[in-house]
Amino acid sequence: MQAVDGPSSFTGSVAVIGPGAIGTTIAAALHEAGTTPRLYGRTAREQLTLHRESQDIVVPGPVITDVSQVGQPADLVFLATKTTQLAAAASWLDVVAGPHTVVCVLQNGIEQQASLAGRIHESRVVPAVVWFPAETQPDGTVLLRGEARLTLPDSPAATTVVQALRETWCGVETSRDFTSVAWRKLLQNAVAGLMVLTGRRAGMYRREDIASLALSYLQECLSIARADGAELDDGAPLEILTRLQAFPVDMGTSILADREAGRPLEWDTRNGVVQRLGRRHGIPTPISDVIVPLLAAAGDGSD
Ligand SMILES: NC(=O)C1=CN([C@@H]2O[C@H](COP(=O)(O)OP(=O)(O)OC[C@H]3O[C@@H](n4cnc5c(N)ncnc54)[C@H](OP(=O)(O)O)[C@@H]3O)[C@@H](O)[C@H]2O)C=CC1
Ligand SMILES: CC(C)(CO)C(=O)C(=O)O
Repeated sequence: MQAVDGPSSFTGSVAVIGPGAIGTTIAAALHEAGTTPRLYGRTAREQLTLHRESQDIVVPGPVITDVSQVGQPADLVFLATKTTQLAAAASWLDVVAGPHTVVCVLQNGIEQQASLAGRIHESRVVPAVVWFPAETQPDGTVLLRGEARLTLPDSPAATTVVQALRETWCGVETSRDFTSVAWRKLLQNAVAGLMVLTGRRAGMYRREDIASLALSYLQECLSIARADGAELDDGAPLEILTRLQAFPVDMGTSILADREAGRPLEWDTRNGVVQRLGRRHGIPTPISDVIVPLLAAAGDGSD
């Protein structure tokens, strides 16, 4: 990984599409450093509020909810809707992203560029691994639980994102082996999906039976990751499990927040992808074959 520092040289316009938990965090980081992004979302708000390290950061809005009110395209767009909301959010991209706009996708998964294919050229799409947890509170404000940090691929378009975030408190690093980094995060997200099936939080990984299941599932995911080109060592599953076990017991995950709120789940981008790629590579995925239909059904409703 390459840490990036030095003076900011970004002076363009920035927009956030999907100012939820992650979008609010990035908007707040940019605003505090002097670049207030335009906000495009589904729920109208006058402002966004982020609680970070016992401080409240207020980002002036409004959150615009009508696509016809978009003016000029932005130079840099952060796309932070859920992957399940991408089809609906695409109408924003059509007007907020011009022919030179860089789109940084702040979404979990490994398919960010593919998901925008035909809409934004892949050379202008910057997938980001989002390492930090952020939770929307009942009043719509957002609590950042951890240090904000992103990893981006080492690409020309990523330079724009790095420059825009350089003077903010959101750490950014680039990686020449982004595939491996993204898969490592996917393993973490895939196993976190088990919380949806129990309705419990990170404390459950301290149970021996859950730890054993989690480790077997992580090993299955690792074999698919490697078939897909990721270079992850044999110790990765245990490292990921050990980190989950060290989390505060009440630490959740965004897919659990969606389950608790009865919203559609990102089961396909976080778990289904392992099963799909397993089929493509001819590798059996017996644990995914149980977990994925259960997650899909959980995301389908409660009746
Ligand atoms: N939260 C976390 O800790 C982490 C999340 N991630 C990933 O980041 C991505 C974003 O997650 P998160 O921030 O938690 O999600 P949220 O649900 O908090 O935010 C999504 C935002 O998009 C808005 N939205 C929904 N539909 C549209 C639309 N059609 N047009 C514009 N905006 C829309 C939502 O509006 P409304 O307010 O109306 O719902 C909401 O403000 C996901 O892929 C997630 O997996 C990655 C790491 C950590
Ligand atoms: C919190 C974190 C970083 C790990 O599960 C995440 O990616 C999520 O909640 O979606």
